[in-house]
Amino acid sequence: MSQKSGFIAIIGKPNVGKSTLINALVGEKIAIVSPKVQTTRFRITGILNEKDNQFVFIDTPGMHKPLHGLGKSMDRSAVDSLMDADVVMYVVDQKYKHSDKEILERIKEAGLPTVLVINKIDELPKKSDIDEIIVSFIQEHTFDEVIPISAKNSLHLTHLKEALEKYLFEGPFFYPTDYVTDQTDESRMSEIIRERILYYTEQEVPHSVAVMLESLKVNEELKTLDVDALIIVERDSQKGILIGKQGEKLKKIGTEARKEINKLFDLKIHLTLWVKVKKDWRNDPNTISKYGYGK
Ligand SMILES: Nc1nc2c(ncn2[C@@H]2O[C@H](COP(=O)(O)OP(=O)(O)OP(=O)(O)O)[C@@H](O)[C@H]2O)c(=O)[nH]1
Repeated sequence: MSQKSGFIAIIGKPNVGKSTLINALVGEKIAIVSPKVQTTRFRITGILNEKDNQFVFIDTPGMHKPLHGLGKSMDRSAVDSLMDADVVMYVVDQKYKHSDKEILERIKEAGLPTVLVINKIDELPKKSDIDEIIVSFIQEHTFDEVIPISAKNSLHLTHLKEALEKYLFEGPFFYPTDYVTDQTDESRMSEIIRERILYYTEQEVPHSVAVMLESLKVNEELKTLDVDALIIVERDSQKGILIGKQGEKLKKIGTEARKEINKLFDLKIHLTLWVKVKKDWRNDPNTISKYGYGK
């Protein structure tokens, strides 16, 4: 049999479970997940090789009305992913709302086959609740396929992959078969640190944070990788919140991030976190791209 591959854009509003879905499909943590909206800031590719198929999933920031420069760059990144895609998964977790209209129109303009993915069905008490969501969407838009799933419980993912397989193209694979993502290890590490920050902070702090790795050095003596990471916040008060009483919170974030990174990369790291204030960085295009969130 000949090889087939394709790019699949994962589009949806914030918090519908796009990152959870890409992780479940690829079988490894590619994208960080949190209960906070707008966790994903840039496009992330997750690669799944199965039989003669290579699925290249593109996770995108949730589409929303941008309020600042970083938000605009996140929205652009979702739209751009449509240009590269062969097929789109439109992920939802509730009935059609007027706010879906604009996103679906952009997808329609791209002229791509579209699969409506109803996520979080584990949360719905009755089967008729799923039907109601489906009906609300198909009344408004024509989809090529409709698949209800639970990304969290890996429910119906085989069915979803079978549906997507139809839209792959014959030809050589885009990535070597041992690749799971096109992100650098550095980017994955800083994202894991950001994920821990999202868990331990509230309100505006999670959205005001950027993480950058300052240095990575192999310690030959201890056989560890020494990593220094810089956490950037917008205000002094946020710095205080992040550090916590006697440095407790920052310590917790550091310990948990280190454990996660150790698991993912199968190496021992020694992680040191630093916190710096850079006022209003989310509105400064240079800073946005310096921290890896621009194009
Ligand atoms: N019950 C349930 N919760 C889910 C499911 N999939 C995702 N979630 C939860 O929904 C929340 C958001 O998940 P994410 O994967 O970060 O959502 P996202 O769409 O990538 O979010 P943004 O990055 O904000 O665009 C998390 O708390 C997940 O655990 C699911 O199938 N069932």
